Amino acid sequence: MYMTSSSVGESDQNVSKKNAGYYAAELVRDGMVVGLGTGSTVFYAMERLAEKIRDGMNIVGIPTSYQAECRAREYGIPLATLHDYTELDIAIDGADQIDPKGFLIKGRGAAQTQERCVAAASRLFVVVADVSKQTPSLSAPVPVEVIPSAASLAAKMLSAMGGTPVVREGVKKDGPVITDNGNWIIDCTFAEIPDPLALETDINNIPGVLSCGIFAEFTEKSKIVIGKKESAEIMLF
Ligand SMILES: O=C(CO)[C@H](O)[C@H](O)COP(=O)(O)O
Repeated sequence: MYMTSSSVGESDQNVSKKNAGYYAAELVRDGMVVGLGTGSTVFYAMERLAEKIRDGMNIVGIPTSYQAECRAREYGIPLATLHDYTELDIAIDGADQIDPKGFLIKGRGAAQTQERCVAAASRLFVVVADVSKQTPSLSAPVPVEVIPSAASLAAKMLSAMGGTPVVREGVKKDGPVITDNGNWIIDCTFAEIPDPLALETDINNIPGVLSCGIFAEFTEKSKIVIGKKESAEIMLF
């Protein structure tokens, strides 16, 4: 169990995210190379890592997106890339849904391709999420990063797999969301996902697709930290 002091006015969900993020930061040791995921929960982990760096801890962070890179720079976390390190000690990343077997849907931040690369390179994959992310089964739309010229082909193949694909539109711009890699995101809804690992493999094999947001392949090296209002704890499965 790990508890943080919360500020007055913080929402229960933010306090839960902070508890998860701070717990994960305690798993990081001096000298480690640390994958830095994307999203508000990981940013709490970065906040705590920044405190530890100010207290003398040495780490190097590998960001998974421009958003993560910018936040890490604000916090003064030394950064490198996957060109510098192809083996990481630990990666800390968020999730949008977590099923009872520890399978995930990620990618609301459209960063799942770099998140997957960093997770693949890491010895330990630490997932941080508030309790609302735990679901009986995976049901959220699956984000799929695709090169723009292959979007219609990918959408057709996703439909053939039983999905309902929709190209994600920008909130602050007209037209499709453009990922950090210059691609599009298709959000694909499935009525059910009975075998997440098989669907992950099938989608990732579509020509032109870089990566989808189902993360089932890393479960064996995962630690899932669930943040609640009072504390954070490791999810058992
Ligand atoms: O997968 C992600 C980004 O691609 C995020 O980790 C996921 O969306 C969770 O975000 P948050 O911690 O803000 O709830």
